[in-house]
Parts: sequence; structure tokens; C-alpha cells
Amino acid sequence: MPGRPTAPAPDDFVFDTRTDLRPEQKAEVLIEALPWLQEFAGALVVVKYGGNAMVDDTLKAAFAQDMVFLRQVGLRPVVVHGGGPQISTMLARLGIESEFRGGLRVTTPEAMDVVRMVLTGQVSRELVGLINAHGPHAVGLSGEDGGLLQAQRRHATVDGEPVDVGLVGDVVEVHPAAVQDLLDAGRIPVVSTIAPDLEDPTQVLNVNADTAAAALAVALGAKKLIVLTDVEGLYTSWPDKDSLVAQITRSELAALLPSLQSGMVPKMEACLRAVAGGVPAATVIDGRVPHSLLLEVFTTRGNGTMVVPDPVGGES
Ligand SMILES: Nc1ncnc2c1ncn2[C@@H]1O[C@H](COP(=O)(O)OP(=O)(O)O)[C@@H](O)[C@H]1O
Ligand SMILES: CC(=O)N[C@@H](CCC(=O)OP(=O)(O)O)C(=O)O
Repeated sequence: MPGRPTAPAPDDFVFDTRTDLRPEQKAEVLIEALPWLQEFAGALVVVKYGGNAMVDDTLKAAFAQDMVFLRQVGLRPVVVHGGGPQISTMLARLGIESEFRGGLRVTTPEAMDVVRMVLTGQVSRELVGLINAHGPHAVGLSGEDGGLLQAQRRHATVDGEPVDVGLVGDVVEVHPAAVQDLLDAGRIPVVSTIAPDLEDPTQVLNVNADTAAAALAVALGAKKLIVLTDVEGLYTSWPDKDSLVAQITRSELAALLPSLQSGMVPKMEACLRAVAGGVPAATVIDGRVPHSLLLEVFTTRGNGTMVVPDPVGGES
């Protein structure tokens, strides 16, 4: 049990200097969570943690706390992590050239070895360790484990044209039994997005983590896909700060998609894919704000950009 401070004198109740909240305001915050705790009781949520949101140790530790919090209050979180900047750092250290086209890394066989090593051997290990500082909850696995993911080579699209990006795959099959087993055992699965090539199972492919998170969310019948990144949400007219959108429908996003740039392309494609595949909502939130995930799930206002299905009777 966490220790409680000694009982304060009555005057000390006026203000809590740690939060600047009065006791009644603190109670209000807690009670605001009640309908959301009820709404999400037992719900499976897929949380994609982008490499750009792994800014510092404090933020990473806060993310781990949030995962344990979700599990503790009865949700079933599945973490899908990225690690783009971490891969780029390692490639640079090894003197291997690396570039992105249409938001996807051009992946040579040499780079693929590094992608696999960094995602499964570095980023996954660190997140599993941080979550398990709270108890033996997290288990790391990659798309190769238990036949979880199967991918097929894909192109990137640049200015409407297909561009070869090497050993990059798109998820074409998900066999979620391994993740389901872990959830049933009360664990928090932490998934690295490497997947065997369907056409050549001896070859592994580099799968963008947003894409993999969406495919997993659909296959697992998730109630929500939450994507943590390093921006407040989707800007319809990037970088115009006034163009941040709180909510966007599937058709509105499909129309906007061709105008998006860089990392936002696979991210918003992923949200679209999740919602089109039956996930009721996919949200992009700012992972640089500590505990933004708790605010998203347990407060009425939420934050970031939420992609929702078209209204009934609208376009599909
Ligand atoms: N329309 C847009 N709205 C928001 N961010 C955008 C947009 N277009 C480009 N970006 C850029 O995309 C970045 C997020 O993608 P990315 O760097 O791949 O993140 P992650 O590592 O979390 O997957 C943002 O930091 C921002 O610089
Ligand atoms: C094909 C492709 O681009 N794969 C990504 C995989 C990691 C990832 O997606 O990481 P973030 O979520 O941090 O961007 C890459 O090599 O960077």
C-alpha cells in the first residue's frame, strides 16, 4: 500500500499545493471518471506508443503507469510500440543511410536487421521493464511470435505515384491467439511490429507501427485505438495551429488523406482502417503531455483528434 501522509490540520485542507486543487475539486475529477470507468469496464483498447512520444524517462515512466492504471481498473490494454527515431539513431551510429518516402522507411536488408534489433531488443525491452516495475504484467512479443502477424510487401505513395521502399510490409493477416492468451492471463501484451513475409516466411518485413496497431485493433475487436504521438492531433491544414480538429468522420478523413504529409499519412490511414474495420473510435493524442492517455479515456472532454464512423445513413 502506498504510504499516506499524516492527517493534515483542518486549515491544510484548503489547498493541495501539489495540484492546486481543493478537496472538492479532486473529488470532482475522480467522479467525472465514473461513467467512463463504467463505459470501458472490460474493454480491450489498443494503444500505439510512437517513438516520437518517448521523449524522456519521466514520460516513458508515466506511460507505463497509465498502462498499469488501465489494467487495474478493468480495461485490457494492448501496447503496440513504434521506435522510428530510435531506429534512425542506431542506423546513423552504424553508418547506414536511411530515408523515409511517403512516411515509410526505405528498408534495405541491412537496415531490416537494425529495425528488428532496435524494436524487439531495445524499445520493447525498455517498455516491458517500465511496466513491470509495477508488477509482472507486461510480456513483449513481435509479429513473428505465435504467428501473430503476416505481411505482404507494399509500396509507398509519393505524389500519387507508387514508390519502392524495400523490405516494408503491410499486415494482411492477424492471428491474435497469442495476444488473447496473454490478455486472458491478465497480462499486458507489448507488440513490436516486425512481421514475416506471407510469400517468403524466412523473410521479415518492417511494418509501420500505426498500420500494425490498426490491424491488431480490428482483429481483436478493440473498443478503441489510441495513438500517442508528438503533436496535439490532426491539423487539417498543417502547420496552421488553428486547424486542429477534435473529431472527424471516416469519409471526411478519407477526403483529407491525399493532402496529408509525412508521418501523418500512415497514422491517419491507420485510424481510417481501424474505424472502417469496425473499431468504434480511433484517437490521435499528444503523448508529450504526461498522462494524456488517462485524460483521453477517463474525462468527458478527452483530447486530440477522434476519428469516428460516418453517421448512420451517411457515406460508408
Ligand atoms: N496534418 C498534420 N497534422 C499533424 N501533424 C502533422 C501533419 N502533417 C505532418 N505532421 C507531422 O507528423 C508528425 C507525427 O508523425 P511521426 O513523426 O511519424 O510520429 P510517430 O513517431 O508518433 O509515429 C508530427 O510531429 C508533425 O510534425
Ligand atoms: C516501414 C516503417 O516506416 N517502419 C517504421 C517502424 C517503426 C515505427 O513505425 O515507429 P514510429 O511509430 O515511432 O514512427 C520505421 O522503420 O521507422
